[in-house]
Amino acid sequence: RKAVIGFSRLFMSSKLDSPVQTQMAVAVFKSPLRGEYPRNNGMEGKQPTGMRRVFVQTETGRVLGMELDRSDNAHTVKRRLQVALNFPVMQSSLTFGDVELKNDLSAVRNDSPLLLTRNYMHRSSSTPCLSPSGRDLQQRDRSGPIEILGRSDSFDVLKDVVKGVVKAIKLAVDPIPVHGGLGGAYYFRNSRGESVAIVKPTDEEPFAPNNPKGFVGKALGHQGLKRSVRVGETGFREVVAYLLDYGHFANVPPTALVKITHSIFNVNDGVNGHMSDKKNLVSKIASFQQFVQHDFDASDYGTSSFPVSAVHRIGILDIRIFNTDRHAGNILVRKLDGIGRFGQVELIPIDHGLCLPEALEDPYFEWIHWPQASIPFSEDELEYIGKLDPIKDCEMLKRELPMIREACLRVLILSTIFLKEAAAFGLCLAEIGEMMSREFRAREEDPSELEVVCLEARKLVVERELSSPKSNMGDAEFQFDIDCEEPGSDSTPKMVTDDFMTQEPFQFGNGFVNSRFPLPKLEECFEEDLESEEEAEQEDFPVFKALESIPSISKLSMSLKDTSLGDKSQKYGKFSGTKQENGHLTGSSGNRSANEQLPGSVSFVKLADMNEEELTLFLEKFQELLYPALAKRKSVTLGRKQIQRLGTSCKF
Ligand SMILES: Nc1ncnc2c1ncn2[C@@H]1O[C@H](COP(=O)(O)OP(=O)(O)OP(=O)(O)O)[C@@H](O)[C@H]1O
Repeated sequence: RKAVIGFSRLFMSSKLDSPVQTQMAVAVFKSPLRGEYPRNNGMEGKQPTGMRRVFVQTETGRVLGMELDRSDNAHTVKRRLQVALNFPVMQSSLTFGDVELKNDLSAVRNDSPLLLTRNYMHRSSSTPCLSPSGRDLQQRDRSGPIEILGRSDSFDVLKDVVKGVVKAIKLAVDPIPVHGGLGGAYYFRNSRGESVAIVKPTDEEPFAPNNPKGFVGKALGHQGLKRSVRVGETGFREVVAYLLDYGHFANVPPTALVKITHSIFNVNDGVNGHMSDKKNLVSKIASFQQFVQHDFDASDYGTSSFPVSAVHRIGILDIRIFNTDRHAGNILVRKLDGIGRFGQVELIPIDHGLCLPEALEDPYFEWIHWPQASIPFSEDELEYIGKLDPIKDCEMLKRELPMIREACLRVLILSTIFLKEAAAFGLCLAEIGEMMSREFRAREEDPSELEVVCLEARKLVVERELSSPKSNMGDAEFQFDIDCEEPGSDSTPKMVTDDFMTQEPFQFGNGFVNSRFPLPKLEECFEEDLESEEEAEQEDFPVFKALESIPSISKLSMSLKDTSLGDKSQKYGKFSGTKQENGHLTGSSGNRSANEQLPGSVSFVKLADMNEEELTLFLEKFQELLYPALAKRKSVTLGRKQIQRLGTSCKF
């Protein structure tokens, strides 16, 4: 039986044959984004042709809505922003997801959020910047109190909720701050005072400038709570989970990205991160999710009563979106009343802000040890999985959330391929989850089985590149390896960076593997502005174990071992103020600065640094190598079952 599903099966709906299918998988990233909305989107009559509305967010979270016309370019937009913000912004960068807007704005879609960041090499993230008074901004921004960003039909169900909330705001029914969690969140109510939506502003996320719970210290766009999820980018991920939950399969509550204005929101005083007492109207970009009545969350309720299908459906979603935060508190439980339904419950998955990391991470799946996860998938579930099409998913996400980063889409493609292959091979949810999860041994992380397959596939890609005639060129890049081997030299790899963007020296292990290939700037850089070289050296670095299996770079990794880069003991030592429970960061009282509290998870596999050709080859090799890995996992499970049977049949 040919158990490896080829791309022809994977992308059946696209009627593609390998290797063209793989090329199509990556071609999705190439299609240009046109800024204007198509004519049939219901926008006719609302905006003149060529006009677009965008929402510019400053690093400190302030938001300004503005109209762009066809003649606008990045320069004219900055000039207008300078006037509106009353602040010099000409040296700042205007970014839109991965794209820095240098001049042409055709990539910018209607209703897009843009980020305005300063271009300084060294700066303190706590320095106030671009913080005009709320009143100034409000006077210049004529958009309504709540504007849904995006035109997908999927958001229609939220329109009445939005209307109800706007009405309540006008009647002075105030939202209620949510006390749990690390980020700022608010229950917005209808005019009867009932909670109807939970709103989480992107600049109030953990470590974001306006976090109301003291977890501050990072600017928007910098590395966040999870290494591969930037501060300010959890909001659109909440929407991703909802948009990908076709047919309401997993029960993700309707969620949209909004621009929302209210005085309840938190604004910290820029210098110390203290909460400001003044309560002005302030606009935020936020996720807006329908409030769902519930009785418990999964940490308070006996999980044995959870329906198998509900657990499977949430698990299938979590695998697809590579959820790194499915702890029990993120599954709400509602008791179903009614005749014949005694004891029955419905599960509602929430909080998807840490899905689709920009590189593979250690996911967290609370359900992994629940008995339901070991029950084979039903026919319906297998059919749903079989129909998943990651190319279409990416196209849809690019259309609805144009700021989404390509790195995230690549993770989506990889995890969807993995899910489809594994389910078709006969693996159950628990086995698939286990293959994605890392093992911790003596406080060190080993790459997951999935990551090992990826590392091997990357190795084959590198070997192919080295053996191709092209490999004799690129001397400049080759120099990189040589430089790193010289004794006493700075072995921290430096990559091409923008003026103010400094490549994180603890960059992903596999980033080095690919040092021969030209690296796209924005995709490569976590825009971490390290305040000083000293601080850079104090950062935690990845375990270079993965590199050692790759002969061409083994020398580099060995030399790194002798430096602080290779000292694993440093990796965890500095996080004494924080502990991770069940993969969930719990805050400690006292010092809550981001630099001390960020957990030091390792990134073994990164996908963003491959060009299209390499990605195509990588995905092909990945699929080839997956089959033996799946077979191995199956045999491990069978072995375990035999031991268990033996254990129960043996009477001592
Ligand atoms: N759609 C929803 N309907 C009802 N209640 C919700 C909804 N979403 C979240 N909540 C409630 O709000 C609380 C905080 O939400 P959530 O966990 O999403 O925020 P968070 O700040 O990201 O939290 P954490 O730091 O724990 O990840 C949840 O524990 C839950 O009780």
